[in-house]
Amino acid sequence: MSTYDIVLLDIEGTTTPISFVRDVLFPYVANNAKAFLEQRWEDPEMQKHMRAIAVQANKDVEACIPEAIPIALDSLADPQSAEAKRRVLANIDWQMKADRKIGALKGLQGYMWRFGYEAGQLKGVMYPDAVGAIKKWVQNERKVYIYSSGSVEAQKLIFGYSDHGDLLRYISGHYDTKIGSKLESSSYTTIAGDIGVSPEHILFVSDNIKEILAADKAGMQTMVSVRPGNVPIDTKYEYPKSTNFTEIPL
Ligand SMILES: CSCCC(=O)C(=O)COP(=O)(O)O
Ligand SMILES: [Mg+2]
Repeated sequence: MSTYDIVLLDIEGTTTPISFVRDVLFPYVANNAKAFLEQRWEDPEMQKHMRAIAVQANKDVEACIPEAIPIALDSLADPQSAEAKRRVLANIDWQMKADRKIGALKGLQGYMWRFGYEAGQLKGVMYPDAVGAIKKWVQNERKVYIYSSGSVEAQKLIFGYSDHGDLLRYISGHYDTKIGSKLESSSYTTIAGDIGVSPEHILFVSDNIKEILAADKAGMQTMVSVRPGNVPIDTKYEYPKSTNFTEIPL
């Protein structure tokens, strides 16, 4: 591995156990979605997220995705529309069950988690060695950025309300799928351009081999995160792997 100036980190399966996302964050949304719709239907931010869900749902219907349920955009303006609420809830439900990494769903999740973190019901779980490595990188003048399918808001919450305190001061910037899919090499090229370095000066760490392949294609250095509960990586891939980030050479 060559030296690098920038570290670009995935979250789920990398800085944070998959179990926290699956067993705590996602159930928070599933269990509270109905109450959020009832209580916050007219909140402009909630309306923005529901419109995004509706636009995506209508695209999914056009793309003949079998689970997709159309949502008329003007039905969202009516706070009494039980049918619109039922359709939004059904869309959230199937997308969550499929763990879709779709911007509209991720935006709504981040918005809902904000209330959970602010109320002290949620605390972001970090692997201690990931926190140690992030601090060490920053002390050694490396910059740390995040690239996750979770929305930028969700990323700031998990680091800001972490079980290791507020870690946001260690993070130089955040990217979500607004910049592009994590499976496309062009997204990594765009991120490198946005940071202002060439891709080979960036080390990207992720649990997802398809993301590693895309970042590698863009010319980034890569490290596969191997954590309990992560999807095992086929042995045919010879990328460097790490089970403990304090071992990653500076
Ligand atoms: C940002 S915390 C929420 C995690 C999440 O919703 C998610 O999809 C994580 O995906 P990642 O790209 O970090 O594996
Ligand atoms: Mg991940």
